[in-house]
Amino acid sequence: MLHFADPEAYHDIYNNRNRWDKESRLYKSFNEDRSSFGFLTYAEAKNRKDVLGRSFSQTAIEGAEPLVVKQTKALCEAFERQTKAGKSSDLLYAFRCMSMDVITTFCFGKPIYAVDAPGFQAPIVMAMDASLPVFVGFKYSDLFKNMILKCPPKLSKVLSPATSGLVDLQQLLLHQIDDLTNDPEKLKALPHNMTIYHRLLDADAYRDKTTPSAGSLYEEAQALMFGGADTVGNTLMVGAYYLLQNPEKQQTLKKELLSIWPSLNGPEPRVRDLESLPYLNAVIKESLRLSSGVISGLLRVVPPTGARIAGIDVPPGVNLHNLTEYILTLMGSQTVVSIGSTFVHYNAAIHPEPDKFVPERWLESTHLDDWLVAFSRGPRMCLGINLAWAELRLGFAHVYRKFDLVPAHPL
Ligand code: HEM
Repeated sequence: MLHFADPEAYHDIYNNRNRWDKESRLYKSFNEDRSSFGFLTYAEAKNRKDVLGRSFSQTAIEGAEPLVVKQTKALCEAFERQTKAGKSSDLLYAFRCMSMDVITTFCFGKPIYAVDAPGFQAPIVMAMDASLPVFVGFKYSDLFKNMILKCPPKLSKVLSPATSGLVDLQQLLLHQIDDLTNDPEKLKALPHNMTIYHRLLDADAYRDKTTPSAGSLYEEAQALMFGGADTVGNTLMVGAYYLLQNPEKQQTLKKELLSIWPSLNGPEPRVRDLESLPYLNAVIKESLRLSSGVISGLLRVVPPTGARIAGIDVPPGVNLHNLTEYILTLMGSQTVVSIGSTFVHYNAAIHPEPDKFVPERWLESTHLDDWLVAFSRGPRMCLGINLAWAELRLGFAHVYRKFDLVPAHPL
């Protein structure tokens, strides 16, 4: 297993020419094997992403904008209630509640109103946090994984009360999927027709006219929940942290927002209007850079032809002159490669003074975008990038236009 530090390696590993498999031990540990995220091979992932990708296209997300606006406003109303009650708000959980509300409403047609939970301590968001350490165990022991996953929900809630919010949402999704696969007519009863099920249960959308099994749909729903909620929430929180530390940058952002949204009683800007605000977009890019998206290496298997990465020839896992390695080949050994996004985002040659929050760096150079890799690159890059950008633009715009944030405690 090779981990690279040279940023050039990022584009050598993750690019549209490469159709490399994801590495199995890491990716199987999430138990989402039959989802766009969990499929190991390019072909399986493409098959699914060709269908599901239409739910997340630029046009689809424009259509979903009113839903995202509604959740963003619900967050601002919750902030107002906290302020009126003389309470501070925990921004990490507040933003995660909002992004979770977007996913459950848009993807599943099942709003859960997480932002309305007292102190933003929504059971699902707290439970997702509490459930994360278990995945490390899943990576190294199938026995442990099966034991936990096959545990009846009631018992699992007794054994691990901290994760019961997750069990509840999983049960809700399982029942929904069961209902919809048994009777697709029930799709019509969902509050809108943009859910992932409208797309995934349409047999005509597939080359072989076969829709995914209920198990695969459930794993897809899980993948979207885990992939789409924390990531957006964390980026909003990291941005807030730095804007609180740099009040003058918060004011620059507000001034720009005021220029297109002078009165809160007047017309609200659409996402399309926000796309043209240079400072807002620079703040978002800088927040994505510093939060880095997924920070661990995204493991890929070097193909049988080998690869050249950051100027180094990397063989596909074997050196036939070496007996031990030859035996390992017979056992299916592989060369696995990766580079974590932080090695790009915190590289001082690309981003001078990388630990500093400097949105201005994105205004000075457009080629810098090549070195923003929070959503990864290539055929396995983020499926939800358009939704994420819409949430980030609306989230930053509404929050900083409506409020002047100050830290409740010294930062
Ligand atoms: C700031 C927000 C986000 C960031 C930084 C982010 C980042 C990433 C990254 C780095 C990957 C590659 C993972 C890998 O190679 O294993 C990825 C994949 C993925 N993301 Fe996102 N993501 C974000 C938001 C979202 C949203 C909102 C959704 C959908 C609701 C989503 C759905 C997915 C899916 C389905 C994949 C798997 C794609 C594949 O394996 O081919 N993400 N994301």
